[in-house]
Amino acid sequence: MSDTYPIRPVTGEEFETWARVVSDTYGEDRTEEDLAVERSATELERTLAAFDEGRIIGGTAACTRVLTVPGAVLPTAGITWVGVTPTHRRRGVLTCLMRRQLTDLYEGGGEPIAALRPSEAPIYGRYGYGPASRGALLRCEKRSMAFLPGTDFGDGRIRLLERDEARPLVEEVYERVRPGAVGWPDRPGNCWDIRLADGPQDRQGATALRHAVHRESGGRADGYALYRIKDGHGDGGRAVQVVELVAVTRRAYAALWRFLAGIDLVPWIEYEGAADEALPYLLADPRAVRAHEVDRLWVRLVDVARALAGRRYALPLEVVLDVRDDFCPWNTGRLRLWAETGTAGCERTAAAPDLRLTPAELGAAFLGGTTLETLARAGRVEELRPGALARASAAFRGAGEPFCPGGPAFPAF
Ligand SMILES: CC(=O)SCCNC(=O)CCNC(=O)[C@H](O)C(C)(C)COP(=O)(O)OP(=O)(O)OC[C@H]1O[C@@H](n2cnc3c(N)ncnc32)[C@H](O)[C@@H]1OP(=O)(O)O
Repeated sequence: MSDTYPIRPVTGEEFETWARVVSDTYGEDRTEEDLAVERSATELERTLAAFDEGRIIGGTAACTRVLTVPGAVLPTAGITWVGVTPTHRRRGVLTCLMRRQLTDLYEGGGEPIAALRPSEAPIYGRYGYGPASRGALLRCEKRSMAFLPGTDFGDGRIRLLERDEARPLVEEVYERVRPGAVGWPDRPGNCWDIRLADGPQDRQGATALRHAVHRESGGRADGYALYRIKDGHGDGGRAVQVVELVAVTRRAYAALWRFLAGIDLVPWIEYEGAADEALPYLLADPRAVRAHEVDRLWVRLVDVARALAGRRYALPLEVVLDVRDDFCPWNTGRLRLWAETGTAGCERTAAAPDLRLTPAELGAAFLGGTTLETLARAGRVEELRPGALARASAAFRGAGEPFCPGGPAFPAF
């Protein structure tokens, strides 16, 4: 297949055509301005294009990122720009692109994990990605949002700032939270330009972006909410559309939600939060927050041994994994994973296996959200030594639900 459709990175001259072919598969048009921003964010040597008779028919790209994982911050290939033109779908082009991308990563000694946010959930499991973090689409009717008596809102202050004034404060707050927040990627290069972009296509009919910054009483910024007001044509009312809310302290978190709930003339709030978002527990009526769960970050262990040794575990652990990886055969074999407080290792072994599974299950459990026990109940993890599953499942589990901030419209990478 890769002979039928040769695959290679694109050159600077080819970037625009490549970007238009891929963005067209999302049903989007790109302006010259969009392409210039995207060009500056794209590492050309990490792009791939598939060609048919010299024409680009599909592509993908990897971004050099780090991701917070349980107990560590791990180099991660952020996978993006995935698309195959409609004239060439279902001929295996994506499969070839994915195989080449993962092989390049492994052989180049690159990041031990890859992560992406799929447009559709059935696409990436076959390539060994597993659903590792979830988001919750929250919708709250503001008149039902009575805060519990005694809620500590602190004595900080919230100010609405212009973008240029808000930006350094927002970036600083994000960076204070990120290293301890599992599932959060770094935002190098022009990621913040994209996050704070406010053109008509970013607004999608809503107002300009508002930047509410919370400062603690000492004056240091410790929280922010980025939001728009969305018109409610036909769907029951106008809404405060929170596109990102980050708080260093619980007081800043509570104060920002009280602020948002207090915006007049807008009866609803919408927000994509974490699967274990604290907001409902601030309220006398937690049902005022209606949640619809969605899968978000999918993780692929490119090099299973390096990846498993790269995170930390909730309990001391000693387990032999029998890994079968049909898509990336270098991972197939038995691995002994051990963990103690603050350290972990993983190496090949000939010992009898305790659990049998594939990288898709390890990817799903990697951030500590999806549990191995849940996957075993679905028949996807086989326990070969009694007791091994419960122990490994508990050790992989994180303190909270992993979350990838940014909301549905913001690319993770
Ligand atoms: C991280 C991101 O960027 S996510 C964005 C992904 N891109 C898009 O959604 C854009 C629109 N879609 C597309 O461009 C294409 O349909 C792609 C990229 C999803 C798939 O490309 P294709 O070249 O058609 O995939 P390919 O032929 O390799 O398919 C491999 C298998 O996946 C299946 N598959 C591919 N896409 C889908 C899908 N959307 N839903 C369900 N199954 C799918 C195929 O049926 C095939 O199954 P089989 O092996 O059992 O026959």
